[in-house]
Amino acid sequence: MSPSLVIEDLLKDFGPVPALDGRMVRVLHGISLKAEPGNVTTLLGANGAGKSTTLACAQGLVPANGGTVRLLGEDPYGASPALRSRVGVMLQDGGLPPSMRPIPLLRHVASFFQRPGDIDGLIERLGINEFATTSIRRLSGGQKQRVALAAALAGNPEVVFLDEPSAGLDPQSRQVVFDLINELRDAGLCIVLTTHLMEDAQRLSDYVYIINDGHNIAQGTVAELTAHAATETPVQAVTFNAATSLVLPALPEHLHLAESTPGHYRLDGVRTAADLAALTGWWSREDILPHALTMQPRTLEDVFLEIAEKGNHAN
Ligand SMILES: Nc1ncnc2c1ncn2[C@@H]1O[C@H](COP(=O)(O)OP(=O)(O)OP(=O)(O)O)[C@@H](O)[C@H]1O
Repeated sequence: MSPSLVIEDLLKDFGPVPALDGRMVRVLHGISLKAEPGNVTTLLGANGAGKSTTLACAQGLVPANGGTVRLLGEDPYGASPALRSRVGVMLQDGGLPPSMRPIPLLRHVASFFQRPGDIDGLIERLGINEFATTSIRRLSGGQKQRVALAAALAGNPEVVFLDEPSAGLDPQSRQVVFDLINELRDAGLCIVLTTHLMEDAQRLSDYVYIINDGHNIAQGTVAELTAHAATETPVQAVTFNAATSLVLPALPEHLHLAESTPGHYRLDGVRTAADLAALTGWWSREDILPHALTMQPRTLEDVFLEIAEKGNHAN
């Protein structure tokens, strides 16, 4: 199946910026990505990384300054209404008319489409009945998010862009939104979302692009990104009791042993199978049994922080 969205070497400039003597400022420096139908593709990055700008170009809201964007085979900037009707967009700030009430708004949005989605189903599913008589202006952040998501889906889109879909949601609503996103994916929609929340990215994504300062810095499935050699799996600090002033064996340099209180030891930096082999041999000779030794699978957060740290050292 061909990708619904293909972005290649995307450049985006903003400006002129008065604080920079009227110069333009480049915020996307060659972003490339693909998003397939039946997949959740996530743009993950810190605040200001360029996620929303990438989405704005992908949706055709702003023109690119270089590179190419193809959404369902067309350039989305200035695209035909036919293309727009196949795409749903949930913006970060909602973009909803403040004086309307949620249900008339959703019915109104659905009326623009030839093949609208199941509005009643979405209202029920997203608990919008609970605040049906409140105008958009007075809704809480999480309630607005739910209406914005329903509005994005009102036209039964093939591609849906979700900018920070779980922002402001309580745990229950978050679960409802996650379940809905999973169902839409299973129904074959191409879902492109942005988040700076590692946990959301880890739970939802089929494929993740990590973006930093307008550059692609890593990409892969969650499994690929987190499956670096098991040797990089961090192990939590190991503690054990032993005789005071234990004579330490020659441990690898990156292991740090400290006697925190007399007879109580703490070992940091255990990472590799070889570390464990060195330690267990020593423990066996000294008849030491650690209190606990826990292997932590790498999370996207570990990957992200490592990459960001490497980037900082490189600068
Ligand atoms: N209209 C604009 N004019 C000037 N600079 C802009 C404009 N829009 C965005 N930027 C800048 O572009 C950079 C990327 O912003 P963008 O909103 O794409 O980041 P983001 O990754 O979505 O961040 P967040 O997670 O905070 O939403 C930021 O430095 C931002 O200040």
